[in-house]
Amino acid sequence: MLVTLEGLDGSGKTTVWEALRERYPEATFTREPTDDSWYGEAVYRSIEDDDADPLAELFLYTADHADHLSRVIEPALERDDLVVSDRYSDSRFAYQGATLAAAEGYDLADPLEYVVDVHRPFSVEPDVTIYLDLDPETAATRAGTTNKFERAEYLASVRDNYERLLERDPDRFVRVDATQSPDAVLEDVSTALESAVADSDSS
Ligand SMILES: Nc1ncnc2c1ncn2[C@@H]1O[C@H](COP(=O)(O)OP(=O)(O)OP(=O)(O)O)[C@@H](O)[C@H]1O
Ligand SMILES: Cc1cn([C@H]2C[C@H](O)[C@@H](COP(=O)(O)O)O2)c(=O)[nH]c1=O
Repeated sequence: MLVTLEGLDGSGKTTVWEALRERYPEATFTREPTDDSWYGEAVYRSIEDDDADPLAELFLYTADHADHLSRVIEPALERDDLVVSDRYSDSRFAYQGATLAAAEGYDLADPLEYVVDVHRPFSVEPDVTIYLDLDPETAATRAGTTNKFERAEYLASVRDNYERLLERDPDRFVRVDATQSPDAVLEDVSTALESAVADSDSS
């Protein structure tokens, strides 16, 4: 079963992911951008480049995703592992959808749908996506505003895109209030995860 953690920068995904890793030692824990491939390295270079071309950046992230799928995710799912990924394709739909919407020179009717369509032929949809919901101002403050994505104004449009994704796929997403204390967030995430695992065991 593939479970993904999504949310704005600073929403607490990595904090939760690290705690879950201790609770589920048998599971496969992974992340995007990847931190063990040259594709991931290229993505991190692009994150630090304020002038990166938006379309080139989308395809760097997507290349990293394709490699992540074939190298990590699909083999783990074939072994029937529980797979927990800190960010996955919804990050691209929300973030690169927002970046392309703000960019000049692209004639895209709906940038979010464009990014979804790029993934459709090859990607694997998560079984459950836990969305850590946080306002953009708190998210930017927690994240430290260290790169171009960690700015409240940009994160507001990313959050709008996440809302669209939740609306179009309510059965896949579980919303967790990320303004709560770290312990309360972890509790809600654990409840959602346990129920997803129980459902998948009984089906
Ligand atoms: N529920 C919480 N309440 C307050 N602070 C939190 C909470 N969860 C995490 N933090 C703090 O917020 C900061 C960002 O947390 P974390 O790295 O887990 O977020 P993230 O969603 O993984 O961010 P990014 O996407 O930027 O990597 C850290 O300093 C962390 O200690
Ligand atoms: C996977 C992915 C990530 N991003 C952005 C979101 C963050 O600002 C950075 C790095 O992610 P991290 O969780 O903070 O390490 O990249 C993105 O724009 N699109 C994506 O697909």
